[in-house]
Parts: sequence; C-alpha cells; structure tokens
Amino acid sequence: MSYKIKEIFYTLQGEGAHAGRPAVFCRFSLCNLWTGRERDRPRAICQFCDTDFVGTDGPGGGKFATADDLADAVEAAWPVGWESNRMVVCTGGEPLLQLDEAVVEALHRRGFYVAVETNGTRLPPPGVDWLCVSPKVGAELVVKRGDELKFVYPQKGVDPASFQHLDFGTFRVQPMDGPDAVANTALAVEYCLNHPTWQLSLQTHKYLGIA
Ligand SMILES: C[S@@+](CC[C@H](N)C(=O)[O-])C[C@H]1O[C@@H](n2cnc3c(N)ncnc32)[C@H](O)[C@@H]1O
Ligand SMILES: Nc1nc2[nH]cc(C(=O)O)c2c(=O)[nH]1
Ligand code: SF4
Ligand SMILES: [Mg+2]
Repeated sequence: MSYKIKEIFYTLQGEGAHAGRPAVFCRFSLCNLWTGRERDRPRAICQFCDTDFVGTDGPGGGKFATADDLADAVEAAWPVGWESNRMVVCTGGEPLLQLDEAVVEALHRRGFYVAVETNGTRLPPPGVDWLCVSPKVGAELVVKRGDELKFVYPQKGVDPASFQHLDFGTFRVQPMDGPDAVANTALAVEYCLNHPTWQLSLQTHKYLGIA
C-alpha cells in the first residue's frame, strides 16, 4: 500500500482556532463522501466541497511508499533552518482514509505538531495533536470528541446546537463558500451572536488570496 497525496504545500492555516499559523498542508487524495468528479457532485453526500483532491498530480503530490517517505516530503516543505513550531495539517479529501499511526509517528520524529481536518466519519489513529472535525449532514458522525468542531453553515435542516453536547474544546461555524457565500457569512455571524458558545471561522486564505 502507498499513501496517495494530491499536494503538499506551505502556507498559513486559514481556518479555525489555528488561523494565521504557518503550516505544511498535506492533502490526501480520495474522499468517502464525494468522488471529486464534478459530474458526481449532485449525487454526493457532501455537495459543497471547495477542494480538488482527485489524483496525485498537485505540487508536491505523488504516491509515497512508506510513512517515512511521506514525512520526508512534508519536512522538505518546511523552511530550511527552522526547527521549532513545525506544524502539518493533514487534510484532503478525507485524510483518515489513509493517515495511520506510522505516519503520525514519522511526523512526530521530525518535530511536527500534527493537525487533522476530518469529516468525522472515521476514527483517527493515536497521537494526533489537533483534531478538527467538520460534520456533514447525511454522513454518520463517529468521531464524537476532539479539539475543534467546525460546522460549515448553513446545512439543510441541522442546527449546529445539535453538536453542542459533544466533547470538543471549541465550537465554530464556518460560512459555506459558493454562490451564497455573502448571505451565508451574514447567517454565520448572526448564529454566533445568538449562540455565544459558538465562534466564527472564516476561510482567511481566500480573503488573502493565498493557497
Ligand atoms: C476540503 S475539507 C477536507 C477535510 C475533510 N474531508 C473535511 O471535510 O473536514 C477541509 C475543510 O473545508 C471545509 N469546507 C469544504 N467545502 C467548504 C465550503 N464550500 N465552504 C466552507 N468550508 C468548506 C470542510 O468542512 C473542512 O472543514
Ligand atoms: N490556507 C489554507 N488553510 C486551510 N485550512 C483548511 C484547509 C483545507 O483545505 O483543509 C485549508 C486550505 O486549503 N488552505
Ligand atoms: S468530506 Fe471534506 S473532502 Fe470530502 S467532499 Fe466533503 S468537504 Fe470535500
Ligand atoms: Mg481548503
């Protein structure tokens, strides 16, 4: 088995509690809620995805035979000479279809704080340092604890408050990007003002025009 990676790139974490922090993004190919093909989007469980995660052809992408090979590629994207504050965000696609304990350990050996962005339908391997779960309406949520719950808002028929009882350190709503992004942002602001246990997560990289 090899790890299929769409792209590896260095940027600022744009979203959530770590927004603004430099990080290497490791985008895993494949998702269990959408094939990634536009013609399949209307039939997908998750129809609002803003990401191309198909294949292994992005910058720094490829098939990595071992956990150490993948961790070496992540390390190579971190600026030379900076040993501290290393952070990697494992995302996708759905990273938990492929991310295993061997990769987490290989990243730790290279000094990385390992963050994961997941749809919450697969349990994470041990050792993940920051788990951000973004539940999708129509997909069973199996991950009921973590560091951050980030709900893309609005999603039909589901009040974010229905997740409030779960064991997460922080709860955020993130406006759904797409044709209704402006209206969705206003709705998300209103939601936070009316439910003060919720914070706003903006996709700041999109405002900044960075990756
Ligand atoms: C592309 S997903 C990859 C990780 C994982 N599959 C997931 O859904 O959490 C990364 C983050 O982007 C969010 N996202 C995807 N499409 C979005 C959109 N149209 N507007 C706002 N956030 C979006 C997801 O909910 C998730 O928090
Ligand atoms: N800058 C930046 N921050 C991000 N946070 C989560 C992202 C993702 O696609 O998972 C993402 C992304 O694609 N770019
Ligand atoms: S679960 Fe994540 S990667 Fe998969 S289609 Fe939805 S937003 Fe995109
Ligand atoms: Mg993204």
